[in-house]
Order: sequence, then C-alpha cells, then structure tokens
Amino acid sequence: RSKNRPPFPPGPPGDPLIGHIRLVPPDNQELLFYQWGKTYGDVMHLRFLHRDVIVLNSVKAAVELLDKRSIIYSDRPWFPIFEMMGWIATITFIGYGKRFQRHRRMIHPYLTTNKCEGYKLIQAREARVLLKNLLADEGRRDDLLRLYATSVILQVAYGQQVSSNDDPFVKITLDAGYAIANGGPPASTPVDFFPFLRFMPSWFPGCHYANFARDNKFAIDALMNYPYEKVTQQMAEGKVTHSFLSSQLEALYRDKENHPNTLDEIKGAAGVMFLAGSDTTWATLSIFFLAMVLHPEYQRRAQAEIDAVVGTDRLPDFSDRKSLPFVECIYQESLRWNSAVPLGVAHRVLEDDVYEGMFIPKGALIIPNARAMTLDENIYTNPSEFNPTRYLPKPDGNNEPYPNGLFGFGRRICPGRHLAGNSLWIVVASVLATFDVKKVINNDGKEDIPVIAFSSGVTSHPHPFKTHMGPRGEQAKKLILQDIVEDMY
Ligand code: HEM
Repeated sequence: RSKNRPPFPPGPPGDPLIGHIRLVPPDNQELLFYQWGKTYGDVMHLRFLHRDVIVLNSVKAAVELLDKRSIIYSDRPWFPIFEMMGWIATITFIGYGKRFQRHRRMIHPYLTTNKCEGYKLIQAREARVLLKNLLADEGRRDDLLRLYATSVILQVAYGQQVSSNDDPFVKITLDAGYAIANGGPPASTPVDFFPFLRFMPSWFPGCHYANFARDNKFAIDALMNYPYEKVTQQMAEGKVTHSFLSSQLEALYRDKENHPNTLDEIKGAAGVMFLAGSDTTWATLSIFFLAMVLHPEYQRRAQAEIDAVVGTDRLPDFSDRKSLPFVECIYQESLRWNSAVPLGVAHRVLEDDVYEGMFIPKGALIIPNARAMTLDENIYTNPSEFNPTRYLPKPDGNNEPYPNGLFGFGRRICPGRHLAGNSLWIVVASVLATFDVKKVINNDGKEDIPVIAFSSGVTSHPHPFKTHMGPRGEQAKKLILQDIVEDMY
C-alpha cells in the first residue's frame, strides 16, 4: 500500500504483532467499543492479527458507508464455524455477488410490507395463544415468548402450526436454537483467525468452537431437511398450507430447468428465517417484559391510552396502531434500550476506500455497533434509561427520533424487519391491554427488583428475572380466555 495513503481511523494502541486481540474480551465487546468511541470517535480502526477491523459507532457513519456506498460495503467475512454447522446456503453468510442476489430475490419479495399484511392473522392468533399461556403459567414466560417467536416463523417459512410439545418441530427448533446461540462470536472465534483448526483433532487447543460446530451439525441438518420432507409430503397429499417453502418448491417443480435456485438453496433460504427471525424476536420481547416490570408508571400510561382508544371489550389489533402513540413509544424504546443484536452482523469492504480523510482498507471487517448507535448522547438524553416519553413531542417529551440501524444497513438490511415489527407490536399491545406486569414480593415482604443485565452474543437477552403477572381485571381475564376462532380478526 502506498505510504501516501491517508491515515487509518483512530483507535487504541495495540500490540505490533497481534493488534488488539488481547484487549477485546469475548463478551460485551459492544460496550468496550462504545467506551473507546468516546475517545477515538465514531469510526475506529482495530487489528485482530492480520485482519483490519473498522467499528462504526454512529448511525451517520453507518449510513454514509453501508447505505450510501453499499456497492462496496455489502460483502460478508467468511464464517467458518457456521459453515461447519451446516449453514451453507444461507444468505447471512453468503458473500456479495450473484448468489447473494439470487437469495435476496428469493427472500425479500416474500417479506415486503404488503406481504406482511397477510401474516398479521398468524401474529394476532399466536399473540392470543401467548396471552392464554402466560395466564396459565407465567413462570414459563421466557419459554412462552420463544414459543411465540418460533411459531410465527414456522408458519411463515414452512406453513407449520405446532400444536403440542411432542411435535418434532419443537425439538428441531430447540436444538437449532441452541446451536446458533452457542456457536461463539461470529467471525471472531480462534477458528476464524486460524482456519486450519477445522482440521485438527478435537483435543487440540483452540478447537472448542470447531468441536461444537461438528457436534451440533445434526441440528442444522434436521432444520434444513425435516420441514422440506414434511412440506413435500403435504404437497403430495394436497394438504399443504401456503408458505415460503411451499411456494418456492412449487416454482422449482414447475420448471426445474430454468429455476434460478437449487433445492439446497431453497432449503437454506427457508432455514435463514428461523436463524435470523426467532431468537431476535424472542430477545426483544424479553427486553420489553424487563422494562415493564421495572416501570409500572409507563404501563399505567399505555393502559390508559388503550382503554380510551380501544375500550375494554376487545383486544387491540393492528388497525389501532396509529391511534396508540404511547404504545408505539414503548415498542420503539424496547427495541432501543438494549438492542437485541448489539453488534449487528459484520460486513466486509471490497475495495480500498477513504472516509472523511481516513483510510479503510479493502477486506476490512466492518462492525456496525448498534449498541453505540442507540446510546449516542448526541441523539438521546440519558440513553441508558428506559424512557418511552423521549419520543413524544415537546413539552411532554424530547422529540427524539425512533432508533435507527437496529435492523442493519444497505443491501444487507434485515428483510424480516416488517415481519418482526408486527410480531413485536401485537404482543406489546396485547400484553399491556390485559396484564399488569409486577415485581415479585419476596418472603421478607420486599419487592424483588430485577437486575438490569444482559447476555452477550449475536443476540442479547436479559439475564433471568421474575415477574408477577395477573390480568388487569375480570374483563381482561375474559378477553384472554375467549376462544380463538379465525373470524375474530
Ligand atoms: C427483532 C427482530 C430482528 C432484529 C433486531 C433483526 C436484526 C437484523 C440485523 C442487525 C441484521 C444484519 C443486517 C446487516 O448486515 O446490515 C439482520 C439480517 C437478517 N435478518 Fe433480521 N432481525 C430481526 C428479525 C428478523 C426476521 C423476523 C427475519 C425473517 C423472517 C429476519 C431475517 C433476516 C435475514 C435473512 C438477514 C440476512 C440479510 C443479509 O445477509 O443480506 N430477521 N437482521
């Protein structure tokens, strides 16, 4: 590289040989990058061994690079651990190019705002199932939220409705969820830096994640194959429910010669909806519950709004959304307060570039630090506080903008964002309408105040916390217990 090139973006001093690898812990990197950003700015340069890493700590920098220059910023690094696990035909891990565009053309049209109108029925029904389940067994709240997120995805991606715990889909999604959550920090495990570790025996130092990937490949194989076999069988019997997978398979069988994608690519595209859509939705809902147990005052305000707009004879539905501005604020603040995907998903830049006089080298990993963006003090007052009123117009609130960038950027932006938004909103509105989410009272008569702490990983969940939930009254209980019939929506 020319010595006359502009300087790299600033960054903390690193080791001349290994760079910053020893300074960056495996957990909660987003918070360290956020703190460093206060000293070094919103575009930072780090080096992990031979790999250049650029951290983007502001929406402005991410928009300038990942959105406006997306033609060169839309590649992905190689994710060997996920590949070993069986995520081969999966858009998230496919580099920028023709194959990526084929996957994008398969997935995006199925998840547009218009298409998502058609999934609202599924979401409204599953939200009602969730309310009933919570009333029956609130101790299993976290499991029930996962079940809700998974049920929506299973219906949209595969047309499968899970009715009992014995359904093979339950085990398949649990196993796959475990594999995804424990596969290590994407693109930052020892195997990512030393790919030869993939071929070393299991006892070899640094092989932990490679072993984990090998041991859990069965789960991803099952997720790829079982739904395909089931849907194929249902198609043969003429009993199939329309879904992403069934529509792609129908198109493939109609014209195998000219179909742009192979069977494996189709299975991978359906699988990515589970990979990307289940845990993220679940984590955000858990964050909403944590915020509610800590802030009864915001629950009261949202409940008063719902009572005034919707009344108490029915549950809120999607058509009420525009008339419930404070519920919207709670939903947006639940997304912002502890962004569920704190470091986004890394991009890779395809060419040397210069941004505001700083050199960004070809091949660098670009990390959009969503956590830093949502904690940006230039945009949010007291950003670590959960405060939905911040979005309200003055003088009631601060007129702050809804969070931006939580669903990624540019050509890699999350195609599931509209589906996710609806899945989240209907639960937020339905729970606020029917339940009081309270703190548990301990044996000593004092309130059990949940600790505000979150797990580290691709998705970030609150640490376990207890709630005491009861219906808001007899009428709310009636609404929760009413029969779920299709024509109620
Ligand atoms: C709260 C829920 C969700 C959050 C916070 C979220 C967030 C994200 C983020 C940050 C990315 C990376 C974007 C980038 O690289 O710039 C992403 C990618 C992706 N998401 Fe989501 N997501 C959510 C739900 C969903 C759902 C429900 C689906 C599908 C049903 C989905 C499908 C995808 C796919 C396929 C990608 C990969 C896109 C690509 O690599 O081109 N996501 N998501």
